[in-house]
Amino acid sequence: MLVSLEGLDGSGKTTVWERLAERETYTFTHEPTGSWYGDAVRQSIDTDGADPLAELFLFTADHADHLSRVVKPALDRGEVVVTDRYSDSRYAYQGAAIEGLVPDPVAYVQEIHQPFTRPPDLTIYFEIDPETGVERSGATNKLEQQAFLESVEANYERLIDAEPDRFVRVNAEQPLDAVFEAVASIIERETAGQTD
Ligand SMILES: Nc1ncnc2c1ncn2[C@@H]1O[C@H](COP(=O)(O)OP(=O)(O)O)[C@@H](O)[C@H]1O
Ligand SMILES: Cc1cn([C@H]2C[C@H](O)[C@@H](COP(=O)(O)OP(=O)(O)O)O2)c(=O)[nH]c1=O
Repeated sequence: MLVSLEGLDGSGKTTVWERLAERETYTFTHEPTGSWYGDAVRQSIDTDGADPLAELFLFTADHADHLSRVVKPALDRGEVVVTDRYSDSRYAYQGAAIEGLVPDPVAYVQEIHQPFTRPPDLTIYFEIDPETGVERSGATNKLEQQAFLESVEANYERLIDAEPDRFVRVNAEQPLDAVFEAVASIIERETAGQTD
């Protein structure tokens, strides 16, 4: 079973993911990954003026490698995989970043993935106000600015509207312990009795 954690920067995904890894025996992974593809992605997002379409394809290359090297083999072994960000991050973030360059950016990014990706079985959406996200994350790169995060949030809402059964919302403005327990219990409930 494949579980993704999604939300705006500063919503607490990574903190919760790290705490889950201390307590649970799931397979933990993330995007951007630690591979050289992930290094290329991080180099691009730290570059002001980097071409947004080029950046989309770097993120997508990192995803393709992550899928074939880590995610699919773990799922084939029957493991529960918990990933800090996954394909919805591309639909929401690059959907916002390439606005104006193609007619329907979110649909375009989804179409690029559709033939090869493996959608999550469950996606936990860490819901947070963009302003709080910017405050928490400290806006260290161009993807963490408030106006941009408002577009990203609108894209996430569109994705949730399209697939309400896949997404579970968690109020990420609560104290960390409450967010963590909510996420842990959702995953426990959804994975009970499942092996893939
Ligand atoms: N529920 C919470 N309440 C207050 N601060 C939080 C909460 N969750 C995370 N933080 C803090 O916000 C910052 C960003 O958290 P992080 O887990 O890196 O978010 P993300 O991975 O979603 O960008 C960190 O300093 C973290 O300690
Ligand atoms: C995976 C992914 C991340 N991002 C963005 C979100 C973050 O601003 C940045 C780095 O991701 P990440 O290191 O996961 O940041 P965070 O701690 O907020 O989870 O890259 C995309 O724009 N598209 C993507 O496909």
